[in-house]
Amino acid sequence: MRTAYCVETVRAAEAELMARLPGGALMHRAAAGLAAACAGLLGRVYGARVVVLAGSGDNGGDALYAGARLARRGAGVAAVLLAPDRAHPGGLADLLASGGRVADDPFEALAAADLVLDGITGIGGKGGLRADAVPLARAARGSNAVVVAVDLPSGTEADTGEVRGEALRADATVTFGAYKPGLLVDPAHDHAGPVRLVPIGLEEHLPSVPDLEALQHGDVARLLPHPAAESDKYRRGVVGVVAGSARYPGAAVLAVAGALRGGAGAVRYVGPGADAVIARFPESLVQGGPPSKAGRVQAWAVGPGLGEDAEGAVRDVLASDVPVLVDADGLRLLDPQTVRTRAAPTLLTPHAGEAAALLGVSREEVESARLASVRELAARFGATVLLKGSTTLVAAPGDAAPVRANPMGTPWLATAGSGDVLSGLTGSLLAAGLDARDAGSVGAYLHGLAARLAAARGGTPITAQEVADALPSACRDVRNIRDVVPGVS
Ligand SMILES: NC(=O)C1=CN([C@@H]2O[C@H](COP(=O)(O)OP(=O)(O)OC[C@H]3O[C@@H](n4cnc5c(N)ncnc54)[C@H](OP(=O)(O)O)[C@@H]3O)[C@@H](O)[C@H]2O)[C@@H](O)CC1
Ligand SMILES: Nc1ncnc2c1ncn2[C@@H]1O[C@H](COP(=O)(O)OP(=O)(O)O)[C@@H](O)[C@H]1O
Ligand SMILES: [K+]
Repeated sequence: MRTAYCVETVRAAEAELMARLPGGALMHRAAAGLAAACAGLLGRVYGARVVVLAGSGDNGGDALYAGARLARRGAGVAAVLLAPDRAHPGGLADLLASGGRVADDPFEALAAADLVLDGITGIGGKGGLRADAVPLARAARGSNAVVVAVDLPSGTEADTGEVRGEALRADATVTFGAYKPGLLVDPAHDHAGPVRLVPIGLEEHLPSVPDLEALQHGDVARLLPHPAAESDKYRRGVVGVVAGSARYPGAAVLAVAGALRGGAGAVRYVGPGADAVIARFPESLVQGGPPSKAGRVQAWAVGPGLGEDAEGAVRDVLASDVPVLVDADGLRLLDPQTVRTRAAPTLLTPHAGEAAALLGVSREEVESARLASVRELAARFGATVLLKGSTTLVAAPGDAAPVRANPMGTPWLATAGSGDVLSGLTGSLLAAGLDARDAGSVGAYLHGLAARLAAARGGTPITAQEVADALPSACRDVRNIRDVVPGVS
């Protein structure tokens, strides 16, 4: 599990650790890791041209000390000081003593740089970049240099991933002691590039429950349902899918395609798309009539492509005593009070536009503040919420469990119908017994991985159906299974 901690928590852990260490020890650890990462990116340090953008806080200090280390290895290092009279004194002195200098012309230095260290602001930054920092950040981005953000890209909000104004766009980020939530959540995540974590000894002073977390392959492999020796299709769980309409029959097929790959023992489709479903997937069970008369299921997925006239079906499903996933049209048709008072778990899966409608705000507000939006929705509906989009987030109601950020997305998923596949898949995981937060985050992970695999295979834009078809490869990938039958030699 990748874990991330808010600034307040990081600062508390830092204070505990600093009390036991000589002054400056943490900054030296951070700078050593940063310089090593830069050396790796440069390949050859000797003769490289490095520019350090240094604000007046400790973030600038880290960057200046790292610049000094690179200067001692033969790099030509020039510092651009945003507040010359308040630059970190120790860091600046070390840089100058190591052969570095203060740039005469910042823009000339940036234009010729091989590598730029962004030490303008770290966890102490507030709001987007200030006016004096903006042209420097733009010049860094406009050069051919590799731009490395120190701790986080300057101008991004460490705790939320929001960017209020302008922020630096980095090619890579080197962060210290712990990931900050913003590094895993767009739009900040998108500004960070690949993130490397440098341990500085903070780990044992951090609480066991993080503020945000992200699954990794091993976590997904552990959470994925696996049939036991005594399993039968009912014990593995039956997922009911209520999707599609005369107008959108494809949504039924795509939701069932996802559901067949989620680990439930059987998929029961209920709705007007039965003929299309059975033609494509003869292994599914299909039924007309209302969901309440369709026979026992262990979870429902309701909503994709339902159209306008399916309020009764949504009400019927929400009246059941099993976990329910509500997506797409189902989100428009649901009664909020019914969701709030359900005894069984509910998982809502809106995209930003649907989330905006549920919250009564604009889509832009949701997209710029994803973390706050998903938490607010979970609190208002007393339900688990999976907010789809560039960073998919899953929040359970209450504060006990950290929000999960999906690290496995790809913009290739922005294709019609891919959300229907996710609904079916995640509903199936619910039916197989995963709790709503696990089902949502495992579903999003496999869905994103399947899309990446499909896109890599084809090298062309992918379709929702190809995402569904790649789900078995995604499951094999997380379980690290090669094409060998266990027990057969
Ligand atoms: N905690 C840890 O465990 C460790 C922390 N370490 C490091 O310390 C960093 C935190 O340092 P920090 O607290 O000194 O704050 P920092 O990020 O340098 O920002 C403050 C400066 O930014 C300025 N400024 C503010 N907003 C701005 C804006 N929008 N646009 C432009 N400027 C803006 C603000 O200006 P002022 O308001 O004072 O005028 C002030 O000068 C942390 O990220 C990590 O790198 C490591 O060394 C080791 C372990
Ligand atoms: N820019 C993006 N980057 C990554 N994933 C995206 C992006 N845009 C959309 N997605 C993903 O694509 C899927 C689209 O689902 P949805 O919005 O319900 O579309 P549809 O209704 O067409 O199926 C979701 O899994 C969402 O997270
Ligand atoms: K920075």
